[in-house]
Amino acid sequence: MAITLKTSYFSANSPNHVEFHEQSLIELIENGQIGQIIHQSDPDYQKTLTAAQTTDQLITIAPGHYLLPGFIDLHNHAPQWPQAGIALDRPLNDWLNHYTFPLEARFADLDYATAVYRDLVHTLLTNGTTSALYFGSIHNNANLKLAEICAQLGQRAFIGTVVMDNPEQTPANYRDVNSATALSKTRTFIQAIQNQHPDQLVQPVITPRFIPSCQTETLTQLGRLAQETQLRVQTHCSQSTWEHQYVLDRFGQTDSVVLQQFGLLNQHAVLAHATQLTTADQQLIKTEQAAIAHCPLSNAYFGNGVFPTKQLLDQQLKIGLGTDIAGGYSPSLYTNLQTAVTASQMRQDGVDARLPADSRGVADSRITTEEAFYLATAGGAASLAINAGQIKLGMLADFQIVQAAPQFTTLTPADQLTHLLFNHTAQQIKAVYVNGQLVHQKEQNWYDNAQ
Ligand SMILES: Nc1nc2[nH]cnc2c(=O)[nH]1
Repeated sequence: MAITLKTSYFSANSPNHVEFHEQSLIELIENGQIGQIIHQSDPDYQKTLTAAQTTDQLITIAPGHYLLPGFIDLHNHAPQWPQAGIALDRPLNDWLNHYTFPLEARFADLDYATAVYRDLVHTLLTNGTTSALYFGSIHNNANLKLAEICAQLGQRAFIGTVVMDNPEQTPANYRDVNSATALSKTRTFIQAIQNQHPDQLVQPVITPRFIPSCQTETLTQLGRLAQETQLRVQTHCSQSTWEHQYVLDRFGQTDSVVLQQFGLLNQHAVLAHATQLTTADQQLIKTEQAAIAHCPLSNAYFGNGVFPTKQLLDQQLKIGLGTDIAGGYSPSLYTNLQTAVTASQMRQDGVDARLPADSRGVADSRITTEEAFYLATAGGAASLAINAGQIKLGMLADFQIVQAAPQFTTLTPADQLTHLLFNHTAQQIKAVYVNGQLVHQKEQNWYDNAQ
């Protein structure tokens, strides 16, 4: 039987518009979607409330608690969870070779993978992340284990078996043998995910790690596979000075152009970082309707530049937020959306106070709290083309219920949203729903059916 939540909620319909409604009735129907939303001003409000009360299916969210859409992590390397925060002072290629690839190589051990992945998926859910786009490791068995754990714990997940076979950019003990094995491994993985998760809570993603780690033949074959299957693609794109230059030296073109030539830049693609895009790249990404996973924490360490979030949002590119575990140290999209706002302010103001104030930064770069909230919710959903990220009729019922601070009620709704998003820890996330199912609850005092 359908459940009805009685709750106040925030939901971003667009980067500039966040809706706030008090004490609305939100019906969760059996297919995991929002069946109806009745606001207090609706003539049917009292009738719907009484009906929900009499069928005993009403959950009244306790005072001081709010419903938000679940957050969508658009870029996360699951096997890197054990090294979150470690060696971020090293340059990207150094960090990959000396820390990341040796760690990922350990995921040949399924027991190790199981322990790490259980902890990661649980941690993300407790941080309000209801959907995640994951890079796995190169090992299908470990990646299938990640999929199994996401399904068991109830997280919506998009998972790629990582392809990396370029002997010049990958270590001998952690690379795919050649293009043919990389391709057959990817096909096997796709098939296994589709067989094992027919409800599509978990879906496969074609995942060339990034251009430097893939041989040209491999990029060609994965591009063909992407065209053939129309599956999602994820990769890193123009992510640092070194990486951007590497691709220019090897192909004489930028990452975006090269990805497009291989058939890997399309409306199903999610490109991580993209701090080094040229204006022409930005236009190409928009034309091809690819999405960008903005990873503000990670970019602060490896990006060699601040992503122009505001400029690209204004041009209506598809953009969401990624934690980039472990280039970013925090599993929380709260921390990442706070950092997105802070980074955008620094892009606007500039960093070297010895320069004249009006030539230090890039004008009109600051994003608002609403825009950051949009990125973590509806922006991520648009990037993945999923029917989630908003509290709206027909959307998937992926939610988080958060407790506000006591002084909260004296604030305006806009300030309440900022306060909620900027003064937050996982402690305040009391319950999480995916597909209309309760998948995490911290304690039981977030609802109060006595009311
Ligand atoms: N941040 C980050 N960037 C990458 N570029 C290629 N691989 C990686 C990775 O694992 N993390």
